[in-house]
Amino acid sequence: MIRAVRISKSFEDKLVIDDVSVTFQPGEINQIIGQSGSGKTVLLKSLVGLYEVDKGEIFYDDFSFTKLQRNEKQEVREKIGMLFQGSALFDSATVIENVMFPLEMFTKMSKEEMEERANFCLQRVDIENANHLFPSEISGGMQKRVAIARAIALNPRYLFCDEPNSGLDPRTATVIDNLIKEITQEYQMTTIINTHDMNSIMEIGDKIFFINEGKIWWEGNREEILHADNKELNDFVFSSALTRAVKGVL
Ligand SMILES: Nc1ncnc2c1ncn2[C@@H]1O[C@H](COP(=O)(O)OP(=O)(O)OP(=O)(O)O)[C@@H](O)[C@H]1O
Repeated sequence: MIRAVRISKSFEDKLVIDDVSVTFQPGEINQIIGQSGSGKTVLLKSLVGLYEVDKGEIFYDDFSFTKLQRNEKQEVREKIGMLFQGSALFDSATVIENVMFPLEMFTKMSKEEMEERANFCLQRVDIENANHLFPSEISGGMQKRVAIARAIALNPRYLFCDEPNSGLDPRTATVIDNLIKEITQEYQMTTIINTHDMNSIMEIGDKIFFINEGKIWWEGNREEILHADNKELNDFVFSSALTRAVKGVL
């Protein structure tokens, strides 16, 4: 579980996160949605400690992350898997080297142990016979899977994803979404995803948080989102022809 209690974050005099309290439960898909510039990435980065909040407190399970010393925060970060936009694989490293990278950084495993763990993670995301290829030699969907394999290499308790299926065709995006959901349930991770993708919300969203003007404006599940009585949320959700058409047949 990850819990924020009354956190705020400003850049100079611009208030981006405004007194937000929110709880993300393990084993389910927590999605943060909102317009471009509404503060989703700043919220995610504040939760992992990449930005220090100005006010409020963040808890990981039962301890205060905010009150930890820098080296103690590093220990928590080793339990966090991150999936950044655009995969962020190392172009000059092979598939297996990419997955072994966090193991080299944060464990004392032998080379054989690292290879075994990396192979296990690659098989988990259905990648085989690609260990020695470079990211430029595999498709975008495969790159995402390798990034997921790398994100789970250290067996994380928490998984943060910033637009994990951006740039993918709808079918591949669904495969990636379902993989993240399966892994979340399997390892009972606390998974938080930033997304713009309504299809992803309808496919895997267990708990959805709509952020607007730096506040959690609405929260609910995917059944509720299409019927919510909230103007700003409705303007966001029904901004596309597809979602308006879906609403029309409900
Ligand atoms: N490091 C920073 N310094 C100053 N302002 C920042 C910084 N990071 C973000 N901001 C501002 O905070 C606001 C929210 O940005 P954020 O990146 O969280 O939006 P977002 O909801 O993730 O948008 P998008 O969906 O386009 O990625 C924006 O106005 C942005 O300019």
